[in-house]
Amino acid sequence: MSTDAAIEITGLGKTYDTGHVALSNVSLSIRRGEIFALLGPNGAGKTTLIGIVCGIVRPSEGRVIADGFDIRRDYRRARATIGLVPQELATETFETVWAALRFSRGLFGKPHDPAFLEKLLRDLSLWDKRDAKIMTLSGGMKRRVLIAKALAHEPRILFLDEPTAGVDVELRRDMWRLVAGLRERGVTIILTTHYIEEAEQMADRIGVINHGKLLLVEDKDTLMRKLGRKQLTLSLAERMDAIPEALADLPLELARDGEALVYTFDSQGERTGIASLLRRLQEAGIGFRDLHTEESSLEEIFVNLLKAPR
Ligand SMILES: Nc1ncnc2c1ncn2[C@@H]1O[C@H](COP(=O)(O)OP(=O)(O)OP(=O)(O)O)[C@@H](O)[C@H]1O
Repeated sequence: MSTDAAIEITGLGKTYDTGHVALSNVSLSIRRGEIFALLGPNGAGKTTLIGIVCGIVRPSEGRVIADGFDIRRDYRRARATIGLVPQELATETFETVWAALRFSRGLFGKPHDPAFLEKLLRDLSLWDKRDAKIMTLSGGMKRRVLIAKALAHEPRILFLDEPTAGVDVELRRDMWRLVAGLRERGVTIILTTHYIEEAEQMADRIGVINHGKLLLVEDKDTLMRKLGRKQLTLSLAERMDAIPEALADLPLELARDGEALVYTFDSQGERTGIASLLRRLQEAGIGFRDLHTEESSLEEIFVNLLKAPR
């Protein structure tokens, strides 16, 4: 095992009792201190994967090492390094916020540390609610409690399962601030999402999962560059019914009912071909009123990947 891996997953598979194969031969190495986004549509297997790493779901095959500890053979030590912010809210409890945090911390054998818990609660704007019973809190506040609970034992690895689904803007902002702070302290963060925007903004690396298979793992920037295409849209001075023969060899498409020409080019290519495109348009007597370029987003990349045959 490489020493810089926070989590090393090898040949992981999960077949539920129903016979449903939720994960199939997943191998993945999460680097220490990175923010890794696991991107996939509903039912892709993200929660199952997290469940296995956190000891909630039993794998059918494969191995997981968390912070150097095998999650099956050395479960308690492995689990103590991990914080999990789950998707589901199991927070209908009479406990106070403070007691819940204290308990979560103690559960992993960490000594009580009021100063640390106070800081955590303040960071999550929960300090005023410390003596409130969790069940009396609003949905957003309960969500904050879940995050605080996950962090109460100072884990070195944090899982966020769909962290911003149904979350208001303020909490999202607080959460990303917190995540940035954790990352600065060297905490490894793994988040699952089907919001591409989230992965695009936050992650260092992205893994795409679908039908229980890991389709790719790539540095975010490399992924965007490798698969990214740019498009140049030219608004035509005069409507066009078809692309003239003289330009048939170019990657051009007619758009907006013949009022625009769209030229697709490789954004990482040394030569975009735009200069020669413009020259040839001029030679063909085609005028345009306006032009703009657009970079394909991770969203399009993602959609195209999922369209690929299984
Ligand atoms: N306990 C279970 N028994 C049988 N099938 C299950 C069980 N838990 C999950 N599944 C199935 O396994 C597949 C993967 O589910 P999982 O929750 O891991 O997906 P996900 O990527 O987290 O999706 P979502 O974004 O909707 O949470 C789904 O088809 C789901 O129906």
